[in-house]
Amino acid sequence: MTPHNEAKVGDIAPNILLPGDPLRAKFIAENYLENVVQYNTVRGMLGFTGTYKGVPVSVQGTGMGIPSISIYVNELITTYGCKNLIRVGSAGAVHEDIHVRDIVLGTAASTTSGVNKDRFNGKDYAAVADFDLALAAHLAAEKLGYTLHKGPVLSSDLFYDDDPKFYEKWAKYGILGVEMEAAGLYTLALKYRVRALTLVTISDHIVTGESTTPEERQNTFTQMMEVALEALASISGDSK
Ligand SMILES: O=P(O)(O)O[C@H]1O[C@H](CO)[C@@H](O)[C@H]1O
Ligand SMILES: O=c1cc[nH]c(=O)[nH]1
Repeated sequence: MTPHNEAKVGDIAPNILLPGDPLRAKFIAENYLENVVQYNTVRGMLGFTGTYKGVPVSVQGTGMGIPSISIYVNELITTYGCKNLIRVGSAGAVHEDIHVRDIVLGTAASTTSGVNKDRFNGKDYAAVADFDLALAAHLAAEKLGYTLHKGPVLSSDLFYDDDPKFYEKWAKYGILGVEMEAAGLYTLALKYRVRALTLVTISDHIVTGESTTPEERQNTFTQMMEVALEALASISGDSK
């Protein structure tokens, strides 16, 4: 048990999916896992364990932003022994050739957050995805016939930025999408020598204004979920 998770050690699988939205966690558990047990309700941040194609898999909501995901990921790794962690999130697109409902694999995460500035005394830190987990997702997507855009994302602290053009320089420097957690996840995974990856489905387009409904963000994005589950199943039993 931790301050934020009532699971007992052993209740959570080494392979875990991490949506920001706890109701997306419920959707994944109900639609993709077998023999599901709900292990957490603390703060409504639902967590479930079941099996996917016979492989134990958990799915845990993380909330929004780096401070929130950092709490859950710290506890998942250090108390519960999670080894392969895939965030399955939503993001805003900043390039016209990336569209709503496309999937982005975040190879690295820049951030506007102060978290790593604090940690590294104002110096920059390169928060990157795990190569083996990224390769597993790439191969899973190929097998399923789904397209993944691969490149860096921006983990922003602001969902509502005062500057409507804030994304322009990030886009110019190669950022594919804006979300709010990947840099926190990657930093902690690198610290604790476990694997982490972020997959995001584009929920809205920051340039064109195209968007999805809250219901779609909770219950669809199924291609991303399938890629993540297949990647975990293929890498299961193998850890750093
Ligand atoms: O859909 P999730 O996984 O929560 O991800 C995105 O959506 C939230 C903002 O609406 C932030 O958490 C952002 O990263
Ligand atoms: O963090 C997010 C998620 C979706 N869309 C955005 O613009 N930002």
